[in-house]
Amino acid sequence: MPEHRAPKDGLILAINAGSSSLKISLYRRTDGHATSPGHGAVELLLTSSITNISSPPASFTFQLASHKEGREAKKESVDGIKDHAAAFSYFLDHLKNESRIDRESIVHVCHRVVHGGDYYEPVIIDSESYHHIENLSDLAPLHNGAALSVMKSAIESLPKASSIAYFDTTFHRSIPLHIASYAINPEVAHKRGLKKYGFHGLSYAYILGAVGHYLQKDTSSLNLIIMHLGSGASLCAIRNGQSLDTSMGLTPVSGLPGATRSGLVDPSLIFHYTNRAGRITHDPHQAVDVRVTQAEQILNLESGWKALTGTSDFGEVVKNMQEHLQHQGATQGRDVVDWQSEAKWKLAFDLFVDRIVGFVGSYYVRLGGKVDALVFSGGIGEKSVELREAVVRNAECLGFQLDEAANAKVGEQEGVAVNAGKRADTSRVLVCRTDEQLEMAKECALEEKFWQ
Ligand SMILES: Nc1ncnc2c1ncn2[C@@H]1O[C@H](COP(=O)(O)OP(=O)(O)O)[C@@H](O)[C@H]1O
Ligand SMILES: CC(=O)OP(=O)(O)O
Ligand SMILES: [Mg+2]
Repeated sequence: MPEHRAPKDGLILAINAGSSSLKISLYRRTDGHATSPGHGAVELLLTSSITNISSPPASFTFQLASHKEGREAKKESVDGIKDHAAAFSYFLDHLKNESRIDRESIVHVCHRVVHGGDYYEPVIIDSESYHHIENLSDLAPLHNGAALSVMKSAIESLPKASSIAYFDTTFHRSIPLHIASYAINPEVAHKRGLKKYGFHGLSYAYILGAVGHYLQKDTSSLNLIIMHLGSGASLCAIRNGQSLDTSMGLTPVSGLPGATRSGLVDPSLIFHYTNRAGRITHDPHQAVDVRVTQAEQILNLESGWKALTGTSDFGEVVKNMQEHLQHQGATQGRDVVDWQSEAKWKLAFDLFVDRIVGFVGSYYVRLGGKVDALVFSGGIGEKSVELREAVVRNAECLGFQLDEAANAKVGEQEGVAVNAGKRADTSRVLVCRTDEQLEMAKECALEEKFWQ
């Protein structure tokens, strides 16, 4: 940590290294009277994102908060960005050219780190914490290495700022032992840390706060089923404001399928898929030299929508499915839907809905049927009218009801949490625009020890 005192109104750069994207926001710490709703302790100065990092060309956006109403975000397609470190340096160049913000006034850089292992508190990056995160890279092969490469670059390019890691796993610390444990030899499990950790925790923490605010309820009394559906997708059952269960496990590959991830499969499937499952492979797409086996490569990078349809963009899956509606039902009675067949779009869509609904049912029971809201979030959850409709229709027997008009207009509505359901009393259906960067920045701004 740099030796100087952090000015109370210093700048916080918050960086979210997702599996296929880098999302960055810059904030100023305030005295608690922020101008934008939901921000509290910080004021937003700018946002930027680099998406499609793993399937170039990447797409770059940059928007100053002061220009939000007056000017469209700058958007461009960039060929050269192939990893998260390159994406971050592209952002830094833009910061210099496109804004009057002095890099030197950045006091803290918050990094979303997906796997924290047994680290549960945010930690300033030094050689010990860096190596702790590095040692966990094998357990989050699409994430920790990418976050570390950005940290390295931040430490070099912003030497006056301290880098602080915020962990996805922290939020799930409350999962009871019998839910977090796998039915394997407990000694091996303990020695090797083999248990359910759960991820997307910064997102769930943010959504919990935002939904509490929207429903005007204390978060400690909220029961929610939240879906974070993006390139990586998971659900979380929240009981009395705490994570009770979540669909990802030891690693982010478990639970729901994702852009390139298989989600839950029979654990022995992989040995029937390939007889080289245990061999180490070196994936050229990895940001740092992460050791992954062929098995991990297949399940993390060669599965999901990409494997089923050829695209890792779920928006494309939905669009194509609608264009080929005549193939509806074509998957029934068939053993194989080959990727050249137009029926593949509907297969991918239906498969995703099926897995989501399976978890919703399970979590509804776990919460004893007392659910304040079913909440959609993440790129797919926030943008896909069709996916929300399909999930809610399948969950009608649990009391959830869609308001078609409200669902169709979610994108036009202001606010962090938005209604998409019919029932205004219990079992609401909401959409929440999640913001992991803001969650980190708020936590950072409120942590006095970082500002002394
Ligand atoms: N209109 C849309 N309909 C369905 N899915 C969409 C739409 N727009 C974007 N998406 C999906 O959202 C994903 C990005 O979600 P996001 O949560 O931002 O990703 P990440 O996991 O990288 O943080 C895209 O890969 C795409 O699959
Ligand atoms: C944990 C995880 O899968 O994150 P993301 O969706 O950002 O890739
Ligand atoms: Mg994400």
